[in-house]
Amino acid sequence: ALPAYSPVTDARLKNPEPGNWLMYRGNYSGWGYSPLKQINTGNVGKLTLAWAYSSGMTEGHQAPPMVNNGYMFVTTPNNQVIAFEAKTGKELWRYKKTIPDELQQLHPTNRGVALYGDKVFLATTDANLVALDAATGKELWVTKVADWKSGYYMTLAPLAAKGKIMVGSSGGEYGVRGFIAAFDAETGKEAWRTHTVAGPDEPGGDTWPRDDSYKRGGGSVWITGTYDADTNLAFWGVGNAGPWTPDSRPGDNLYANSTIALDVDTGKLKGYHQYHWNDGWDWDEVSAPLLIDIEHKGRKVKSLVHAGRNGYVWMLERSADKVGYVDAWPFVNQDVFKSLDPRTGRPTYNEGKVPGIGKTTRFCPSLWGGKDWPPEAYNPQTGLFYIPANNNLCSELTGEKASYKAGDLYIGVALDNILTNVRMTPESRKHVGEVQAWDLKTGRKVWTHTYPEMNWGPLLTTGGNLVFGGGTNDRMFHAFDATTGKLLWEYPTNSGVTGVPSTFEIDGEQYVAVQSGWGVDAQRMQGAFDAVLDHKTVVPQGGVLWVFKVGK
Ligand SMILES: O=C(O)c1cc(C(=O)O)c2c(n1)C(=O)C(=O)c1cc(C(=O)O)[nH]c1-2
Ligand SMILES: [Ca+2]
Repeated sequence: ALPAYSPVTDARLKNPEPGNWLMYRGNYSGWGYSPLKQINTGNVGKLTLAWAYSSGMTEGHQAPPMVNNGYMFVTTPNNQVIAFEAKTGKELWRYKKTIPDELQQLHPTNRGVALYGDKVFLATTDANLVALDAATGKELWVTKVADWKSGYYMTLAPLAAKGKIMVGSSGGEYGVRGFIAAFDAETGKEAWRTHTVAGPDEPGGDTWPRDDSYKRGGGSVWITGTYDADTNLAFWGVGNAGPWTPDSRPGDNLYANSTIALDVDTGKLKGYHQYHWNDGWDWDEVSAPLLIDIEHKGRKVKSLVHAGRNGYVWMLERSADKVGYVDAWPFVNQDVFKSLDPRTGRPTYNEGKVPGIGKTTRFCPSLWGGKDWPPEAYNPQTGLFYIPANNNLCSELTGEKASYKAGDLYIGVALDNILTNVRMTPESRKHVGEVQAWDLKTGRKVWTHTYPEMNWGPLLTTGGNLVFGGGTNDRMFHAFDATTGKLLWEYPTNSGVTGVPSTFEIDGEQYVAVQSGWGVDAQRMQGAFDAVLDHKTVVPQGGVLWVFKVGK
């Protein structure tokens, strides 16, 4: 039988027990790392099924199974949370928030719950934040975060710290004005809200035209932030500015395509770094940077590391009141940046590579970037930083004038064009998807595993010297040697794996868990590929949660 539910405290979140998976990436630093090593390079080949569960949903299953002392929580598309006894797979409860029928879900997915106290928190596609009782699934409160009728929707797992539940909103393709907001975990009352698009009277406001553009400027936030408890700063990645055509909003457009550092008590902006200015490629830089304290090229750095959708690895430096630039280098073929300012990291752009209204522009990487949302991972034992990348791929976009109507797409590129945007290079016909391992001390790549087509696989790395990840259109879930990149094990699941994997331990046994369920932009990229390559790849739909352990 299950023990009574153990409340998730700040102390536990700061220092998570190895046997549990209490948040989106396992720790506040965003590593996607577990020190567990019972499953290791020696026995991973014997990994077998412990139990599986069919979610009853189609579309993109992306959330990690979160585990707290025997209880497991997972979300699926359509705003559903399911709780299990993690050892047996017995369903404890199921919650589904009903959303209005008229709500078009552009990205019908959910990236997981936050656990805090005795509650479970869900951000919904109708832009509400919901608190549930962890033991029973009972709805405790629902707070409206933003108006879905104006294009706001939420897909991210919330971030919990110091009595607050923090979320951002999607809608970069609907003319929203992005923000991060914090809510009291007990009551659901809003504590603060900080816009990611600077207003006219705010610092950075002069990087937008002197009209209403900032009100529809995008800067959505749809991936969970990371957190430094020492400085009480949360680090968030901010998405693309809108509409996509950059000449419709001349200026740098702060804080789109940036990392911002916010004080968790007040929401005050304490620092930022904009990866690229006046974005025209839909390169949302929403993945929060990983907190890694490391020696880089002979210098000790309290770093923030981010594998950009813009195709560069960025190393920044964090302190209590500043985010500074350290170093950057490309991890995929990138033809847009001509050079980076060695002091600030600010890129200059190649002529002919900047999209605009009435222009057709070809650029690499594609609009999905060198890496879209699937998270990177960092293993402190190997010292390696792992990136799920898409290399060699390019896009061709034709810009047009966008007109704003609340709740409608506001992109400035025709939908047809987006669905057929992919341009294959000779290299991309050989391979696109990669899992890369980088030595952050030197900035050198240590190994690469290649896949024929795309990689949409979030990564998990462990003390057993392993890297796990799916992401391929052949339904496989893979395990690699974390040091060498050798493929050690793979398993054919029901569908394509775009779920964030997690690992945990119960009664002395280690498990690895992941959801399989292809959809959202992995499927759209496949469609764009198929259109160009003149073939049709069928990846079956339907979500299944897979839980593995080493067989006896
Ligand atoms: O600008 C936005 O608000 C926004 C939101 C989302 C989302 O919430 O999933 C995606 C994107 N943009 C996006 O550009 C993108 O490539 C993307 C891929 C996916 C996915 O789930 O596979 N979501 C999103
Ligand atoms: Ca976007």
